Amino acid sequence: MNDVKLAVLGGEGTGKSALTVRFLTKRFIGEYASNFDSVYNKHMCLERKQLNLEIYDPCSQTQKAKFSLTSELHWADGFVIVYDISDRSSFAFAKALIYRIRAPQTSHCKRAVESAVFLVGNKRDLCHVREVGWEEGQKLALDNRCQFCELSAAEQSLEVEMMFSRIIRDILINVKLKEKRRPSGSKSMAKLINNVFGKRRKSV
Ligand SMILES: Nc1nc2c(ncn2[C@@H]2O[C@H](COP(=O)(O)OP(=O)(O)OP(=O)(O)O)[C@@H](O)[C@H]2O)c(=O)[nH]1
Repeated sequence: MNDVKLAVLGGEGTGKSALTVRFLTKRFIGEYASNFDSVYNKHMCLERKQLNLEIYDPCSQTQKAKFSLTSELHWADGFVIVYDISDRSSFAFAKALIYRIRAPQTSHCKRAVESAVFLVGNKRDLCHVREVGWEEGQKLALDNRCQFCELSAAEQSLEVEMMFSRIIRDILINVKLKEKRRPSGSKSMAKLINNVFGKRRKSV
């Protein structure tokens, strides 16, 4: 069983809970009690793999107080960064979060620098009052090795599901790559023994 830990971060009122609840229940609930952090658990099957998914949906109030994100950077395997396309300040906040995750000198966490990040422009149904262009979101994502989409948690259940599936798939690919790069304990021990005895045999 693979454990996948996902943190949904972004400015206040951007729709983090709406997206998370839409993914978990397929329903849109207009208002959420959001004065506490939540961690949701979901067992799911993706590409014939059983997963134990944990989604962290922080309360914006507590988030503001600890912008350092240190614990989230160490905890999460991937991040969904949400902004509201009708609110430019939420885009600036999303940008700061991405820089925080990607910058090795500030994140102090190599794992986070390499982790999967999905930038989401939410509230696409409000495009008549749009303040952030699609191209701006796309550029920010491209420049920082993130996936990107615009969607509406209010109106698009399938798109929300696809977005979460894509980031979970990316996380699983990252895990596989790391496993490939790191030789297993028994293999490296065999290599060590081989080196020692190989050298001795040569000198006899
Ligand atoms: N029009 C529209 N409204 C949305 C959408 N998603 C969320 N909302 C609304 O935006 C408001 C904030 O949504 P939340 O899901 O509570 O946002 P949040 O980021 O979790 O909020 P905090 O945790 O308080 O920062 C609510 O009134 C939602 O109904 C969307 O796609 N379209």
